[in-house]
Amino acid sequence: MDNAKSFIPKFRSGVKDTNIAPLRDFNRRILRRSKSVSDLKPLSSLTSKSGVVPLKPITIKSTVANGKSSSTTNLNTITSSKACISNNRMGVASLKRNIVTIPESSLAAKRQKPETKIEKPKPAQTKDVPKPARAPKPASYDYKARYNLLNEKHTTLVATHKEMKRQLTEMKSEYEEQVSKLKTSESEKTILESKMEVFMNELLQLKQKHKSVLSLLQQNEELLTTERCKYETECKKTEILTTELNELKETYCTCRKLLETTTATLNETNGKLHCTLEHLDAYKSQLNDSEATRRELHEKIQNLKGNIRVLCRVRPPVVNESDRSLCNINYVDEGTIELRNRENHKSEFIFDQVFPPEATQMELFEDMAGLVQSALDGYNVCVFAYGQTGSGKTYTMQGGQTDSTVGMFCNLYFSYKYSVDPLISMSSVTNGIIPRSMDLLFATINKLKKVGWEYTLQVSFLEIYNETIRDLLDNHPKHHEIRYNEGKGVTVTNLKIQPIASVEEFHELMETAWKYRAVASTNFNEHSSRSHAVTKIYINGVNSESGLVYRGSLNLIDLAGSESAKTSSDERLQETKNINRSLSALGTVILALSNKDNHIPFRNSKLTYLLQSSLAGNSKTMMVVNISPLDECYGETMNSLRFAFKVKGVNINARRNKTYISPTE
Ligand SMILES: Nc1ncnc2c1ncn2[C@@H]1O[C@H](COP(=O)(O)OP(=O)(O)OP(=O)(O)O)[C@@H](O)[C@H]1O
Repeated sequence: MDNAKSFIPKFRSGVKDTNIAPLRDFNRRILRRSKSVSDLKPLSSLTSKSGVVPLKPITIKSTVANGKSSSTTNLNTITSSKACISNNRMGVASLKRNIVTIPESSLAAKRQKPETKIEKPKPAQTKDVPKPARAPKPASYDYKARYNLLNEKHTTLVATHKEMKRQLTEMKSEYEEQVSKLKTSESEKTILESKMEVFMNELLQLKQKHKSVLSLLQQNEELLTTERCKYETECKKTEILTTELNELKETYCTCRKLLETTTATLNETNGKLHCTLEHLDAYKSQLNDSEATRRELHEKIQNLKGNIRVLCRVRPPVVNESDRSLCNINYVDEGTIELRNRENHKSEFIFDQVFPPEATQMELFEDMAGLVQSALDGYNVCVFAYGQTGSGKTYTMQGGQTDSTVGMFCNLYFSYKYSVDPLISMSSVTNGIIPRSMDLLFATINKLKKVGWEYTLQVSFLEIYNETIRDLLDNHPKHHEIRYNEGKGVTVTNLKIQPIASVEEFHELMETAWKYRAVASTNFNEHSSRSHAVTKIYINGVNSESGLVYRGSLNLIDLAGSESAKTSSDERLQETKNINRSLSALGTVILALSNKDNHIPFRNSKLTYLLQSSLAGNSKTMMVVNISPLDECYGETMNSLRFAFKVKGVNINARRNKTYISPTE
């Protein structure tokens, strides 16, 4: 019993031991003493009935599942914390921290079976609780007293038990309330977690965005760096350009001043130029007038000279004729030649000019040069070389091999007189009428260019042998016919007419023609003396300023030998007859022209038919009668002189081939 008494306070206080061992011992002692089972009390009843024991707040011990850390959280603290969460809706960070601290698994376990240890109420301090006055200890035999005592104790314990039960009920309801709060908090937590998840996703997206923005920013920074470098380079360039611009501005100012000065000078010069142009126009019209006057005067001179001029040329004896006796020739004056026969019979002939053997090619051409100008002025010019074989016709028309110092000086004089390039005139001292005419033609054309004349030249070479025409520029023999047309004049069918732009081109063509003439014949010398060689230059001049057009021609003819049939051998008789017929026809035509007959028999021979245009009114003719100085040729010489004298009597009324074109043509 003592032990039981001593135990109760201990139990009440709850200080010493919460172990059930003492209770067991107490029960054993009761049993030993009372010998009744009813004395025995369950532990629960003992504890619940001890109403003197002050209750302490129940604490819930929770262990973190991972074991690494453990925490003991007061239930009130949790409640208040959760309430705080629910009420204040703390920030995600705070909640997260709490959630991290208490893992979900642990919380779930707690929800199912919370590890709650109800701390045993600590026994009240013996000091604080006034010890009840100890009832006198009933005697051991006083079972009634003892029973009453025990009954009181039992009543006390029952009350305590009831109080504790009430407290427990309160605690349970409080617990349930806390649990419901916890559930609310958990649902809130779930919502918060989902929100957090959303936030996390947003955060993740934001982080990604941040990352992309960062990379973009980095790229932008790089770009910015590049652009900055460019900008700096451009700045430097701008500086250089600014410097250049300033320099240019200065130059511009200088140039502007210069321009102003130049403009003033230019205006002044323009005024002068205007005056000069007016003067130039006046001079030009004067020049044109002068040119027209010159042409008129030239025409008058030519008319005074006669439209058919006859020159007589006596060739010198050639090397192999030194032992031959010469004819008695007397040169009375410039135009009179006197021949005496062996009987000293005198025959005198008057021509426009007589050239003794020592006369040079240049001297002869001086008389002819005016005709070249006439051809350029739109006249048809015809130059014949007439004479017996070997009298010097080819030499007169083409030239020879003589190298004469006198001739050279004469040529220089010629170039000076006619303003022709000395090199051209000196090209060959022995050049005859044909090459010299071409030199003079081109030289004059170049001069006339300055007063607005543009000339085009063409050339054809043909020969009439035995009354047959042969084109000397065509290797392939063709049949040629002479045609006469009122508009075109005389033309030859199938004849090659080549344009020429220079003297060189003409010489090339002439060489070709003469070569072909030589190849086509078995004996060139004989052949050449038996054919009439006709070189024709077609001249076409246009003056774009005045609108004048001149179409002239220059016919240069090396006639066949004029010896009579008596002096010809039998085999040459037919040739001679043909030659004489054509020469006779030429004489007849000239005579008819001289007599101004209505009918001019041009068609009596190929030669006269061909030269119709050159012999008719619209022409200027010059005949050079070549005679041999040999006495043995006296008869043929007399024939030639008589023929030439007959021609000399013809007075042809020349008409210029003048037409007009509009300046735009
Ligand atoms: N004025 C002259 N000065 C020097 N030599 C000349 C002169 N005239 C002619 N001769 C020479 O006389 C010779 C005969 O001249 P050329 O051949 O010109 O005569 P031709 O009348 O043409 O003869 P053919 O009718 O046979 O052609 C040639 O050797 C030539 O060089």
